[in-house]
Amino acid sequence: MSWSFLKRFEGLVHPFGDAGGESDIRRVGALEPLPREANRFIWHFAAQAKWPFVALLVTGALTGIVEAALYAGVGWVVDALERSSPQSLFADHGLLLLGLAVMTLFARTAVLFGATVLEQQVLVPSFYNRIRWQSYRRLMDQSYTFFQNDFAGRISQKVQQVGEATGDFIITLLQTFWSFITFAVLTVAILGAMDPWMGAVLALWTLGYAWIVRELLPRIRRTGRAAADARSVVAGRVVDSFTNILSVKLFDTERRQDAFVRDGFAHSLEATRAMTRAISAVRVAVSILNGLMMTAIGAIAVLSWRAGGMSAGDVATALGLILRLNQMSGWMMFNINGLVRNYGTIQDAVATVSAPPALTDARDAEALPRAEGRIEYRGVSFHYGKGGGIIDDFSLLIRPGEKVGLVGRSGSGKTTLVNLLLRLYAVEGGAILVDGRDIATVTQASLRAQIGVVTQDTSLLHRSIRDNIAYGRPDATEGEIEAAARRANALDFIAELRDPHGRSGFDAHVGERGIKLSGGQRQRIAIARVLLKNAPILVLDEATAALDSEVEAAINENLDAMMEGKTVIAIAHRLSTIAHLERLVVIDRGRIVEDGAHAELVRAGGLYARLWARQSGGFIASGAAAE
Ligand SMILES: Nc1ncnc2c1ncn2[C@@H]1O[C@H](COP(=O)(O)OP(=O)(O)OP(=O)(O)O)[C@@H](O)[C@H]1O
Repeated sequence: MSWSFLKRFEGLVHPFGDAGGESDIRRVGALEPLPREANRFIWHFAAQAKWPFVALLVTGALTGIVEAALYAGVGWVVDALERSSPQSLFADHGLLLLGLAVMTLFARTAVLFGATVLEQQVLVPSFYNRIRWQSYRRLMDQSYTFFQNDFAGRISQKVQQVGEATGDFIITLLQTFWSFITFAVLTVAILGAMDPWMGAVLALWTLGYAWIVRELLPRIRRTGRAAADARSVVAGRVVDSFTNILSVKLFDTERRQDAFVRDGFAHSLEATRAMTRAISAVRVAVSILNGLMMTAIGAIAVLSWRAGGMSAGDVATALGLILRLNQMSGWMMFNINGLVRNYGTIQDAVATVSAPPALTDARDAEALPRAEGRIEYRGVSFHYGKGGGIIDDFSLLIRPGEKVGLVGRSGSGKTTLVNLLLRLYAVEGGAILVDGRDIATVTQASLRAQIGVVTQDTSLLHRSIRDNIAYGRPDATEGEIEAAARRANALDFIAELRDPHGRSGFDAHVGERGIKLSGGQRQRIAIARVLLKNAPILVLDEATAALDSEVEAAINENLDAMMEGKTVIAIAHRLSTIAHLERLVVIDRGRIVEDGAHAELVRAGGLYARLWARQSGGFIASGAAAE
């Protein structure tokens, strides 16, 4: 029998919740943050698959009813057997027996089938995927700072956890929990009708059960939440060790790193143990409670039979129901454990997944049209959220088409200034204007579309060379991609690339963060990418630092061509690479200390002249490098 017909049910819940496709994702922009409170977070997603969940509620109730009916059926059969002779059984009770057979065979199977398909086909893969995808999408709206302040591994773990925890929570609640409640209510009703004392025992049992849920379960929730958090800390540390493996190896810090990770594992272990202790306490309490309940009901049933109040069939029904109740209630505690643990995981994850992005587009932000390239820093202050320092009241005007070199000691704030222009951080005072428009009033995407950036350490995505070059312009043709690679002097080495899966040339994958390429090769890919993007403003932050002089000389011509007609901000410690630019702005502690052309600054004998002298071997010459 082919089970492929089950596929029909798989598309009932959309696994992403958006139309998808690159253009759609780009157009949507930043999304509303997800609810920060666990209940509202759960509801937010439950509402996205309302009908399957309503159906689950129905199958959950039917499961409970069928369960109870089966035990009632046992009683009817016992009574029928007792009251009939073998010869007259079918004549007397044939219809009843047939009805029970039909119920057992068809109704029960149909309900079970419906519940299973709802859970396994309609909900689990699609719904979980949808939560994870939507959480990931929200996280991608977070600022650069957000990712600098956290571990990538920890965040990714939250995305995985929150999908599973939310899905499991809702399904357990609507299916397992709900069918148990239906069953328990029917049990109380059936037994209460047989003998009020049995009803009273079950009422007491319910109170005891409620007490355990109220008193003992919160401990599982608290400890469960701490355990989930400790687990994601471990994941963060483990991923951090793996991604920084080179530093770890080079500095022989393996032991220390081990200790750091081990400490994370130990902490997680402690947190998990606290949770498992709470679980044991609950299990023992339930076991004692159920023991008391079963003994009492059993005794009442036997005594009542002796007194003629109950038939043998009633006793069979009562014993069957309470045995099942015992079994189910243990299973239920297990599920409530899961339920509260999942709830704790959701509470823990929403703090990350639903955090509102710190840096968002203004509500009425417009797209910045293709820029002329006029850049103005107007009294900009920025201290990375600290009290002061880094950049204070910084003003600089760069005219369209001007090529400016930023010079300054390490840590003087050069990269910070260009990151502010890119709005990776929001200024804390003053404003930055592009073409006279405050960059805080335009969309981040349209701003960044106007700026091509090459940095010293470009990390590439683990995709093909082609995808990496076309990243800034997905609609580029094969010819354009190749031309950009040629101009970046990258064609030769690309032709020789081959990855472990046998893909070569432009199809070769580059390893995580481009780790399988040399620094210079990565930089050439980054240059090709920016050439292809062809943005009117260029930021070159140590753009050729990783290249040897030969390659640098070979692509300099192309770089000059690339700069043609564009506004350029170039940063380089090797002053010879930027000395020829028409304007050099010298920065010290976030302030401009000199501003002029190379020859002028060398003549002035200030900070630039000193830096230049040191690099050119003590010989203060004007113009030598400016050719
Ligand atoms: N994410 C951050 N959080 C807090 N402080 C930071 C952060 N990034 C940089 N800084 C601080 O800001 C100052 C300026 O750093 P920046 O990277 O802008 O300097 P730079 O001039 O580009 O240096 P280099 O030439 O070494 O690249 C430094 O003192 C640095 O410690």
